[in-house]
Amino acid sequence: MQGPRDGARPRLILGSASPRRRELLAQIGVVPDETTPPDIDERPARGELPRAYVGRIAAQKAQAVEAGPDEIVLCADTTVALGRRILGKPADADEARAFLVALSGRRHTVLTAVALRRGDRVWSRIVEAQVKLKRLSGDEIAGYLATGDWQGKAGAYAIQGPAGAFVPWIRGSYTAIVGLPLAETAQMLAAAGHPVWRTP
Ligand SMILES: Cc1cn([C@H]2C[C@H](O)[C@@H](COP(=O)(O)OP(=O)(O)OP(=O)(O)O)O2)c(=O)[nH]c1=O
Repeated sequence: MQGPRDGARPRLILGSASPRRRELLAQIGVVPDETTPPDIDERPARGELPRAYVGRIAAQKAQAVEAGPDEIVLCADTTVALGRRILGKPADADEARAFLVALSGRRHTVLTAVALRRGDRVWSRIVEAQVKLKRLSGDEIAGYLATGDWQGKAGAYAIQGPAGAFVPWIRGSYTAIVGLPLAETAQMLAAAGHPVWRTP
């Protein structure tokens, strides 16, 4: 039987500057027709909680990317939540050090919100994962900061890089931690008319 999507798929615009998101999509065979990074103010509002924050930012990114009425825009936002505290991308090495000290030896939550827009229709999901960082020594933190790998990463670490050596335990979606939860994203793309799987 032929599915309704056996014709042409709508154009897909990846609204992201993140090479990780592009690579994760490529992992499931999805290659965007265009990449347009959104430009929005990512500062949390006063007292804003992490879940509300990531959901709002992903939605704003999806609205900020220009697209035709039948094009699909895919955006996401990842943040690290330590209790009610939002740890975004560190501004500099000092802030990165402070984040790593706060996360050392503790469990925290990584939240990735995905927002998909096609014309006026919007699909959104927030996917969580729990991550434990081992207790970090001063040498480990200094060594990791020297790699520069913390730059541009929520919570000042990236599980897929050298900081993988700091992570003894996770629960939940690994790809949500890296920046784009693939199971949920594939489902959302299918809902919006851009299925990952094509009938052979
Ligand atoms: C916790 C963690 C975060 N990250 C990354 C994913 C995100 O790219 C980044 C959080 O920043 P985001 O603002 O979510 O994304 P971005 O600025 O990189 O890209 P854009 O807004 O254009 O889509 O942190 C990892 O790569 N690995 C990790 O383990």
